[in-house]
Amino acid sequence: MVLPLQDPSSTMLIIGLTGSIATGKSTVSSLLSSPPHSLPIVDADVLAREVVEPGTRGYRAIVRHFGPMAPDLLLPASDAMPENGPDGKGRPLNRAVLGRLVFGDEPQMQRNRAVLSGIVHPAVRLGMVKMVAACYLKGHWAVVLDVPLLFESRLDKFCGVTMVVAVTEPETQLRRLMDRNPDLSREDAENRVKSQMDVRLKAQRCLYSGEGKGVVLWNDGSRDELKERLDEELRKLKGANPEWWSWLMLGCPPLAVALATWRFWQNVRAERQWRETQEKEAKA
Ligand SMILES: CC(C)(COP(=O)(O)OP(=O)(O)OC[C@H]1O[C@@H](n2cnc3c(N)ncnc32)[C@H](O)[C@@H]1O)[C@@H](O)C(=O)NCCC(=O)NCCS
Ligand SMILES: Nc1ncnc2c1ncn2[C@@H]1O[C@H](COP(=O)(O)OP(=O)(O)OP(=O)(O)O)[C@@H](O)[C@H]1O
Repeated sequence: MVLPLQDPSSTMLIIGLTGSIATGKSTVSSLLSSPPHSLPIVDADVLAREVVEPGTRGYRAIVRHFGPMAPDLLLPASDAMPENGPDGKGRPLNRAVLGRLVFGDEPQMQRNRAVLSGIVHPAVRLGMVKMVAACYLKGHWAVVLDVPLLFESRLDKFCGVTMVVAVTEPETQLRRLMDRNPDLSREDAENRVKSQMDVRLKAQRCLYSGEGKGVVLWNDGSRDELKERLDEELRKLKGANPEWWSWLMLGCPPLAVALATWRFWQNVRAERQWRETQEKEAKA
């Protein structure tokens, strides 16, 4: 009988995948979405782009707030780009310009980042809930939430497992970022790194969740090494969360809700303890 081995708090397993900029989340996410894992991915960066497309409420709020600070906030009009945008809803945002307003550790940048997050994040969360519900209804045993700011936006509370992709050397992160985005100067790249919680701290936070609930994938080596480590972790997770369990939960929604609530509460407690530990360490 497999039931006693089953983690009793699991319904459909929500794997919260995070890291910091250019530490390898997308690399892991594409491995998870490909065979043999073939897991559905909910990508916060993709949703964050969709909710600020011309014509959306997010787009209008951004133009209203940031437009007066940056005359070049929208892509320039040209032969290929009509004044009112390709579909008459306005020209798309110039993401590099907006990035320069929000990435950095100066107080003004931090304020701008908070405003942008306040516009984008609620819409992203709504999109995520819809996609996760669709995965649940399809009977998937697990779904991956690929969220760069998983801990910062406290979405980790909704996850059965958090997975952090991290590197030990800040220089590795910076080099990979500049290789991938050659348009960024070293200063731009450093500002982007500084705008996020340190990935080593995210790794500590992840491990704090305890055995089987927090997985850190160190990505200092080759892509093959990363894949091997990921495959091994997935084997363990799948063993603890078999597919039949998801179908059982789908057949009994009240039980699924009760178990999800219990898991949520466990995560809230773990998060509170983590914050208290951090505060004590900061005072010491
Ligand atoms: C500022 C924007 C326009 C820059 O766009 P750009 O195409 O240059 O970068 P992209 O969106 O691909 O983001 C790259 C990485 O930057 C990091 N990042 C993005 N937004 C933030 C933020 N508010 N705080 C810290 N890091 C962030 C993430 O690691 C992300 O993966 C864009 O990042 C944005 O709209 N950010 C706000 C929305 C957000 O918080 N997205 C993160 C997931 S919800
Ligand atoms: N083990 C590795 N060895 C060498 N290069 C790698 C390795 N892992 C990832 N990379 C490269 O580093 C860059 C950043 O990786 P990736 O895009 O997966 O990071 P990310 O965490 O998703 O970044 P972002 O937060 O900006 O979306 C990519 O160009 C990727 O191909």
